[in-house]
Amino acid sequence: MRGLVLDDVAITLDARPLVGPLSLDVAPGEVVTVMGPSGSGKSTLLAYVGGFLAKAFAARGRVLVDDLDVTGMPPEKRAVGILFQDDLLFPHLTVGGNLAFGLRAGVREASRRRAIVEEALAQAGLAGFADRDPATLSGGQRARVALLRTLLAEPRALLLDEPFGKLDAALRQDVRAFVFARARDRGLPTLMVTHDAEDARAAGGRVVEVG
Ligand SMILES: Nc1ncnc2c1ncn2[C@@H]1O[C@H](COP(=O)(O)OP(=O)(O)OP(=O)(O)O)[C@@H](O)[C@H]1O
Repeated sequence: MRGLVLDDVAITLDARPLVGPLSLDVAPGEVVTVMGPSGSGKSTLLAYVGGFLAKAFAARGRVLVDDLDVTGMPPEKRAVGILFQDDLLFPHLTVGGNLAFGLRAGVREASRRRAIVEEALAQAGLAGFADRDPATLSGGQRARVALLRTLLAEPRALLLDEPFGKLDAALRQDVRAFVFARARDRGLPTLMVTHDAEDARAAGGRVVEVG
């Protein structure tokens, strides 16, 4: 099936069960929320799906993206995009430079890269921001640029780890709507970790409890 599939995933830490066993199908465009107490393994689960689980953990189970079994693959081969709360933009690059960094390597020609970056900014209401220093952006603008950077790599699934955690309530609503709309437009199956019940409600999909 198209989408993101977790098949009988179980993660242990020091031989003690931490997450799962968990099986879950996330449909294209669906946002499934992962909730649970602090330390219950929410970020660890995302790390497993993204392919960057720390060595301290052991895991079993499979991860499939659009029917492709990515379980043994390194993160860069999985086509899974990730957005963290602390997604810092590179301070030594312009906004456009940050976005070009996310652009997949297949697009080589400089003018084409520039055009893609400018189109992405325009669609996000940030036309003309390409040459700005990231330090001059508001928190909401930075969050949008971080999401655009993730999306320019053309992922086939999206992982969100407390992506709105640092934004105040009004901005949070705004950025959240932006992120969910992009996930839906692109038909990206999305797993979102949050502590915030309002985030879960806004996602409108299923909630999976861990821990
Ligand atoms: N690299 C690591 N090595 C060893 N243990 C780790 C490592 N990273 C996390 N842990 C431990 O694994 C457990 C799960 O951590 P994780 O970050 O997945 O929880 P979480 O549910 O995301 O928590 P929070 O809601 O506080 O972010 C915790 O006990 C944590 O201390």
